[in-house]
Amino acid sequence: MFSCRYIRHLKHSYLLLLSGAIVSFFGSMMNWLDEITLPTKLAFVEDILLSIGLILSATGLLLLFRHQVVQHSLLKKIAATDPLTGALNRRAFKAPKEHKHSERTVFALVDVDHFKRINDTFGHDAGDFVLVELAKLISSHIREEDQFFRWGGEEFLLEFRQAELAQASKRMESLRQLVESSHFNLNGQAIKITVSAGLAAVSPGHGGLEKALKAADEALYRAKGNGRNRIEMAA
Ligand SMILES: Nc1nc2c(ncn2[C@@H]2O[C@H](COP(=O)(O)OP(=O)(O)OP(=O)(O)O)[C@@H](O)[C@H]2O)c(=O)[nH]1
Repeated sequence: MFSCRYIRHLKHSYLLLLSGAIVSFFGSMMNWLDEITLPTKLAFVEDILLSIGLILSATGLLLLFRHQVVQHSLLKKIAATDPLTGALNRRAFKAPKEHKHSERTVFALVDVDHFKRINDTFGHDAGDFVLVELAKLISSHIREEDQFFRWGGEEFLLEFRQAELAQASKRMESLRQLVESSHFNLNGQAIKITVSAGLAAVSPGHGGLEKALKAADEALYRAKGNGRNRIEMAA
């Protein structure tokens, strides 16, 4: 629907540009004829035609420019979004200017437990459905300033901003309990899942971000090893 509207608007701007050029052309022709023949009493028509041509062309150019801006921001949004869940993707996390990670940030790597079993039991489409529903559930229960990314496969990254490790772990624990107590209804069938999470705070200094991500990954590994459906914090 958006693309139809976009193409229609694009057509309008090219039409305006074309008609502006045609009207200006006739205005210039009349001007030129005036100069090689005797001046007519229609000199004001030339001026009107030239002015209309200019207005049409300028409007066409403005519309064209506006459409380029809209298209650019749409492409940027598509590039930063995971197509399945609609969550931000890894590219968005890495985008240097648009995504600023402050030093009071805690990362939580969240992974669905035994997700392979969901696929094997209910089918791959059901697995996709669960990922979509889980992304909706988590993103609707985080603060506006926090960020939620699909990190890959059945793994997500939560970024708790302006938070200490203790606060973030409380929030993550609530989310874990929320997932545990929810069920996703697919064609009358209730699918239940649990998640494990590993948390780490970004510490000041060079490489803080990478270190925190690695520590969160190690903590997640421990959460899996310690029985799943639990959260662990970086040592
Ligand atoms: N439906 C679906 N499955 C996916 C997607 N991405 C990854 N998977 C599946 O997720 C499963 C991950 O399996 P494993 O890495 O063994 O992990 P797991 O079964 O969740 O087990 P643990 O993480 O150890 O609790 C694999 O079967 C992948 O095929 C996806 O986008 N959709």
